[in-house]
Amino acid sequence: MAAVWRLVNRSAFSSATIGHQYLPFSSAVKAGMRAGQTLPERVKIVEVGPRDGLQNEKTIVPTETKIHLIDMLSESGLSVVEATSFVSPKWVPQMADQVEVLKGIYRKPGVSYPVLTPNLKGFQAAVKAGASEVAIFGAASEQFSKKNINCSVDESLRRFDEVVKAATEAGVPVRGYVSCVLGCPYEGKVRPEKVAHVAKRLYSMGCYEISLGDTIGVGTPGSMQEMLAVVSREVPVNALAVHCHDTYGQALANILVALQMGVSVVDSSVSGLGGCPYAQGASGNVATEDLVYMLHGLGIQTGVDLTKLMDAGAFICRSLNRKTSSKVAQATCKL
Ligand SMILES: CC(C)(COP(=O)([O-])OP(=O)([O-])OC[C@H]1O[C@@H](n2cnc3c(N)ncnc32)[C@H](O)[C@@H]1OP(=O)([O-])[O-])[C@@H](O)C(=O)NCCC(=O)NCCSC(=O)C[C@@](C)(O)CC(=O)[O-]
Repeated sequence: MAAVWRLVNRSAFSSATIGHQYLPFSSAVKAGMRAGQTLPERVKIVEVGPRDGLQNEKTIVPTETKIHLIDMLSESGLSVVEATSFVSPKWVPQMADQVEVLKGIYRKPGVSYPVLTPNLKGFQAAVKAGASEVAIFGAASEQFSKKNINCSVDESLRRFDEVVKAATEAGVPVRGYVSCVLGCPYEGKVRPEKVAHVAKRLYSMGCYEISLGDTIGVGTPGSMQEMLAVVSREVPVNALAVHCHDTYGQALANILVALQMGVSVVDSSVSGLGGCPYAQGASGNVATEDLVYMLHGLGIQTGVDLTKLMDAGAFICRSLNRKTSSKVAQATCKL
């Protein structure tokens, strides 16, 4: 198909044009993509920018900025915006205003605002502050677990079990993360069987969804495929999500492979913000703008208005005095 790739200046964009004017999207392309591959009709994007994106910022971001960012993100049509973490302020000082953030945001109907809770203490504080969904976060690597949450993988699973039991009693849904699914900053290669083991345990406990994190962004489409093939034997693929950091520029390619394998939930961070404080050198998540652009180009629905999303990205980059990592935002001058 002859795609028309034109240079258009920023004023030419509107919510109707971004992601349509540029994209070689036609029913022929869509049909071609779908002929031999089963891409989902719709993808749920879990926006993790306000938490994963900001947790690594050295300078404390004002609470009002975080609240405004979350409100702009929910306004853009995202149905899940991870808001903050109920972790120790000694470990992650940037998240110390979690209660104020949670109380300050506008709760848009239909939008979920999960928060991270590493243990019962965090869960209880989160519920008290009004959290209606939480996430527990384990790892497929012993050393990462120790550095990140100061306990072994087995001990973390014991703590998570307590959280899930309390959450079930309180009627609070729990999402589970597994970090280091394609590599660990301390141990190197991680076996897919180890990932499958932790993912299965979290799923069996009662997590409704398991997000598989390429924490340091070292995966490739090949390793993603290999890992997902093993994990999806233990956890149904419709309960899996992928969470790809873009350190080596492989995130979108890895996500595409995951979509082709039946995954329909993808985590991302506005402007590609982020990194993990306990994974040195890891860059941010795949930029939500770039993810949305790719998905819309494939004819996959997200419910997200790319123009509004880019406004949120421009806002947080201005606030942090930072250049966006989103290629789409760079290309359309929304810096
Ligand atoms: C898990 C702990 C708390 C263990 O930390 P610890 O020091 O082992 O905990 P402890 O039970 O020994 O308690 C020590 C102190 O922490 C307090 N404490 C204990 N729990 C809490 C809590 N929930 N909230 C607030 N305070 C807490 C506790 O009350 C006590 O206070 P003190 O008596 O000294 O004043 C700590 O290691 C921690 O907070 N880690 C946070 C790590 C983190 O947030 N990492 C980033 C998120 S994970 C990630 O980014 C990866 C992901 C999810 O995005 C996916 C991917 O990319 O792979």
